[in-house]
Amino acid sequence: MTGSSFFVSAPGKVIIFGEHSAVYSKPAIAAALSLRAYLLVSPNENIDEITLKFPDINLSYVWNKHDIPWEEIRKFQTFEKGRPLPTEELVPEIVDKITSLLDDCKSTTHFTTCLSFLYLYSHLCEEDTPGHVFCIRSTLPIGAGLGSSASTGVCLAAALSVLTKKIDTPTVTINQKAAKDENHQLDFIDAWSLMGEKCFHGNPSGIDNAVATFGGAVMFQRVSAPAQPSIRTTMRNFPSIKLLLTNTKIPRSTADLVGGVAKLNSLYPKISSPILDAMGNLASEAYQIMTRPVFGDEELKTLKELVNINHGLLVALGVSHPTLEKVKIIGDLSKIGATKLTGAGGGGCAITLVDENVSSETIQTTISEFKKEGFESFDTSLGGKGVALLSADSEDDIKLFSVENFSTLDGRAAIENTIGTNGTTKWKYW
Ligand SMILES: Nc1ncnc2c1ncn2[C@@H]1O[C@H](COP(=O)(O)OP(=O)(O)OP(=O)(O)O)[C@@H](O)[C@H]1O
Ligand SMILES: C[C@@](O)(CCO)CC(=O)[O-]
Ligand SMILES: [Mg+2]
Repeated sequence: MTGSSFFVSAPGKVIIFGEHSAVYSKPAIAAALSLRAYLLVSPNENIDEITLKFPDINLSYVWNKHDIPWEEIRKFQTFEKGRPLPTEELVPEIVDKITSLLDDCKSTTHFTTCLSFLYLYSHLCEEDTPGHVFCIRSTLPIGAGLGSSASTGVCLAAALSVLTKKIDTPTVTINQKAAKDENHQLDFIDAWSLMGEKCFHGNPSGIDNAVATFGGAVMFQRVSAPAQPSIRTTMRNFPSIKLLLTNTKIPRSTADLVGGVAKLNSLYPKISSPILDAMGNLASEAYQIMTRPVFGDEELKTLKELVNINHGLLVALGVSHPTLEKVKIIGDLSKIGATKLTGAGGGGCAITLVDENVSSETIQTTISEFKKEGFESFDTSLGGKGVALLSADSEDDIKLFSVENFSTLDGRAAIENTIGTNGTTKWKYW
């Protein structure tokens, strides 16, 4: 696909049950969101230059592709049938080489974002790959528990794989996309996006990038034995539960929160182990309920109980935040349903499983109360499609594919209306 511009998009996710315990190989349940990241890849005027324009996080960098230590990196890389193989862990020597290109990074966020990009670029591209401009925009809140890092990593892994023909371009529209269990192209994107997530936060379970790659809803379990793939069970008849998503807007870093739980685990293993076990059992119980042929009042009642228990266990692990507790208190007092934090916690988002019989007025009043606290509630839907590609097929698309236009789109609605995957058959799926 060299020579022409193209877009790649991947969804964010909501973890319904099992954040943090997923890192410790317990089962967890998550679903893709309708909010997504969009990456525009456009040929650079100077083919020696690789340009990153990530306006959502005020990031703008240019590297000369010949400055990447290609030979050093290749020494540590393994290939299978001509395709690079991801490793168990990040290769420290490669991280070290890439870090030498990042002296002028202004913040930890910029450093990890550039590291993630260059790690994927130096493995998936070659020195003679023509330089491109990479511009990402997201309709997801960033660093808020909805998998913005994973959707970014999936977009990058897919785009770089397409650019260098490591995978084929997709041909199937949303209406033709059929669920199938074997998909080597998606497996390749998933495996490399996990390497991107490792750059973002060290020890990811892989659940976020799996959902961003495959879409839909899954029960996911990391396998603790080395070199074993995670277990991903697609939940095809995911019940249509009403979910309210509320962002406290408190910034936090997934890396720090995952690190905090690891510390607790090493200090008090006998206390944290049963908590993590309980979370895993809870996700398994929820799976049984969510996959029953009929999902009625009884099932919703049990699921709400499990949501409340899961939140309590996450509090015990130290990953809540006073503002998340405020969302929970307001939600509980308004009797709209059951609320828990979602994602890494420490701020960011909470989900409320809304009761079927709650009136829309009560929901609106509760949303107004959240607003008074400075929180934002989202209207979004679950079970969205996974990673997708859009290429220019007419003269009209030229303006749409301009980096200048895309990078300056103002806000979520402008991005959705201009390039959104909803209601269009232009996007193609693997
Ligand atoms: N639109 C974007 N542009 C550039 N970088 C992004 C974008 N979205 C996410 N990122 C990267 O992901 C980081 C946030 O990832 P982090 O894992 O901390 O939170 P999250 O993925 O939103 O939440 P969680 O991991 O709990 O689901 C940002 O600091 C940035 O490095
Ligand atoms: C906190 C965590 O469980 C979910 C972050 O969305 C981390 C992970 O599973 O990689
Ligand atoms: Mg993340």
